[in-house]
This record gives sequence, structure tokens and C-alpha cells, in this order.
Amino acid sequence: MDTEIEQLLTERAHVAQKNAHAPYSGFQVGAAILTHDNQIYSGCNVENAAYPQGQCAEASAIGAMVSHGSKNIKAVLIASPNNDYCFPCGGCRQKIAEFADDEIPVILVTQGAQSKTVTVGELLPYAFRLKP
Ligand SMILES: O=c1ccn([C@H]2C[C@H](O)[C@@H](CO)O2)c(=O)[nH]1
Ligand SMILES: [Zn+2]
Repeated sequence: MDTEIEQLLTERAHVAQKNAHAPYSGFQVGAAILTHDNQIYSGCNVENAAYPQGQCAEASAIGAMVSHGSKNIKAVLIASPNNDYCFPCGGCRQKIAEFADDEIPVILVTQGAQSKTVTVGELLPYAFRLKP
């Protein structure tokens, strides 16, 4: 991934991360998605007093993307609130795979600006998809 694009994604994820509603876990996550039409959509986790109703940052970003009429993911970036990488949960791996091919990069960044890139296929091998 182009370093300038990665920087833009990181900035957008960090803006969203600051808005996270995570009073229960204290774990604020930000996500940013680059689409094939070169738009960036971001999201944060939104927790709820009824814990299972909480939503992950990746799901929020996907919701923003689809709401704006875009469905084709070129890259995903996930910003962690600490110095460990925040790997997406199982549900979010499936949600990302709905809109991203196996070779699409998922960039993980820590608060200390370390970064690691994996692919959608590495995160969710043999993904269940109905589209061709
Ligand atoms: O990739 C992840 C992992 C966790 N969370 C959220 C869910 C919950 O609000 C909090 C703690 O699990 O972090 C995300 O948003 N994305
Ligand atoms: Zn998740």
C-alpha cells in the first residue's frame, strides 16, 4: 500500500477512534476503508449498556461505506488503542470478506505507530461467500 494512502487512512481511523463510544470496555478502536473508487470511509466502535448490541469499528466503517453507495474494498486499516495490534473479531472478518477479495490488505496500526499488513484471505481462509 502506498505510504501516502496509508497515512490518510491512519488519520481518518484516528479521528473516528477518538469518537468511539466504549465506556464499558474502555477499548476505543478506529477503522478506515479505502474503496476501489478511491473514497475513504471510517468508523468507530459503538458500545451499548446491553452489551451484545455493541458494534465494532469495522462494522461502523462498512455501514458508512454501504450507506454512501460503495461496496468494493481496496484496503482496510484498523487503529488499536494500545501497542498491540487489534485484529478484527471473527464477525468482522466475515463482514469485511463480503466486500473484499482474499488478496485485499488489512493494515493494523498500534498507538505507537507500528504497522503490520495481512490479507483478508489470511484472516479468513475459505470464506463463505455467495457472490462469484
Ligand atoms: O477489531 C476490533 C476488536 C474489538 N472492537 C471493539 C468491540 C468492543 O467495543 C471493544 C472491546 O472488545 O472493542 C472493535 O471495534 N474492533
Ligand atoms: Zn468485530
